[in-house]
Amino acid sequence: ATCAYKLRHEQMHPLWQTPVEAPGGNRQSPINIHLRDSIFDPTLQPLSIRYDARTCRQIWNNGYSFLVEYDDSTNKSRICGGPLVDHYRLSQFHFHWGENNLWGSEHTVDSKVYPAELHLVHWNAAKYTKFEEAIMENNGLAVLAVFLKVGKRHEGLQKLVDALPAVRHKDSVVEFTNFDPTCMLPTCPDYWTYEGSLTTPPLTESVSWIIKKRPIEVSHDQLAVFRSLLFTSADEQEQKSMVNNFRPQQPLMNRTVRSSFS
Ligand SMILES: NS(=O)(=O)c1ccc(C(=O)N2CCN(Cc3ccccc3)C2)cc1
Ligand SMILES: [Zn+2]
Repeated sequence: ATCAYKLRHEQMHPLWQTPVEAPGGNRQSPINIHLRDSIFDPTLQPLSIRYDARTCRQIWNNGYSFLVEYDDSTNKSRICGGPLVDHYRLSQFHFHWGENNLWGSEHTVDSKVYPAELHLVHWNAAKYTKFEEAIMENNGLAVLAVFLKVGKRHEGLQKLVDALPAVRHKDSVVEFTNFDPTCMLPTCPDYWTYEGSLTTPPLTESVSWIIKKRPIEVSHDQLAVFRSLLFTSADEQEQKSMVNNFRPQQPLMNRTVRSSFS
């Protein structure tokens, strides 16, 4: 495990080789969830998640991950409840993964790392009028994170996997519709939550993190298609495979991770 841990750091994405410290950051993400230090909070509500497949619009490769983007001009796809005071509209989801099945997730649980992590990104539509505004505010975003482990094939994910070759290069976009992300959520309602930041620039400390306890299973071959994507655009001569697109873990500082389960 330690050698994998060391290896993982040596394969760090160039974006992170020089430690990118957010100026005065005291609530940065990702973190290790240390179970012994997490606190069961009986006042945490169940999460209320409503996604409408008809709001799904496109997939694009932004040169760091691939994003599936949703129409966020209405509240059709939104989450509320859990640790959240307001309702948050689904803007996009994306993943972080490694070059192999030994590492890839951004968050870890008692230092256990998963091969990939899904982020469903939502913004506070009760307080702000658009994503770009919410991203700068301390209660602006809610990101629902789900760990991926390698196991049986995920039937619902295959539609997404089949679309990836069309967005192999940075800045490629294709229409992608009628995809309900509910199929990628574990049935178990248990989650951890803490206040953190974006894990990519601008690293703003605007995120309420909600991390599902149970992972979902995807097949080795499905994850291999993620790694067939490229960081580089079609006109660059050096094609770099899109792997290890996770940020190094950040200090907890004086934060507490709460759990919705005892
Ligand atoms: N890994 S994560 O879940 O923390 C996450 C990462 C990136 C994003 C995201 O959509 N953007 C980050 C900045 N980007 C462009 C941008 C927009 C406004 C201002 C400045 C820059 C958009 C959302 C969640
Ligand atoms: Zn992310």
